Amino acid sequence: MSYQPHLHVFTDGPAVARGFAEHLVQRLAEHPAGPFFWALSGGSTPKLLFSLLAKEYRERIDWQRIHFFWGDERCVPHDHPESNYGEVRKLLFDHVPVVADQVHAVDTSLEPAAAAAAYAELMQRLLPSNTDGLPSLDLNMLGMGEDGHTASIFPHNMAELMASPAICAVATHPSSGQLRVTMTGPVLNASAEVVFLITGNSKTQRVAQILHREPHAETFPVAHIQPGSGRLHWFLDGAAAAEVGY
Ligand SMILES: O=C(O)[C@H](O)[C@@H](O)[C@H](O)[C@H](O)COP(=O)(O)O
Repeated sequence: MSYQPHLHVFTDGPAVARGFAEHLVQRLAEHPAGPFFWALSGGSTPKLLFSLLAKEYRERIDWQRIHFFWGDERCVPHDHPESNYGEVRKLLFDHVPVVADQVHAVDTSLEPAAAAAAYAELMQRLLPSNTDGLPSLDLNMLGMGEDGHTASIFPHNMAELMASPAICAVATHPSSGQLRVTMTGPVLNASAEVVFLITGNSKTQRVAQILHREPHAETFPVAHIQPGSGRLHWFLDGAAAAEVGY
């Protein structure tokens, strides 16, 4: 399998955040007028980006155009410290003029299976479909865990979620057991563009294994995320890219 993302390597995490912010500005400028559908990732990596956007991009981005989604969400209340939505609200939405009705958080007040079904219905209702009838985001921003997971597609549930006919599914974190709602692999790959933000030396080996297409690279979910459009970008800092070698 040839896995060839467009690589963008920056010195450090803040530079990765700025590089992505400029990429976002460029995508919005290229995108025909009208709504722009952007799925956010959770975890710690994007926090620098959200803070930078709030601090320096308030005027440079037409926030009224953007509809926000989440590639995955923890099944906790929105004010819980582990909530991906809660993090973005604190770091970004409270500081820029987003349109509240265009912030599409997973309804974690529902039972997980019901929350996944409701989110799938919302995505089908709001998003354009690709040729396979799957909802297609303009930009799907993703992270990578040390085990090569992305969104909440982990090695243990990869076979199921990379082939799922569903749009969203309930996933269990392998160590904490925390339940999550996640977009499935086919939906991630239905995006017009996927951008990974990967930083830090804890990801160095995994990044190299996947990019060098080492034999067991295919056991990592990230290695299976490449949109049909071919628009796959990896934004890396020097630490994560330290063993990429090209
Ligand atoms: O809800 C989540 O945790 C994320 O969506 C998850 O897929 C994350 O992107 C990776 O685990 C990387 O997380 P870090 O950025 O914290 O390393």
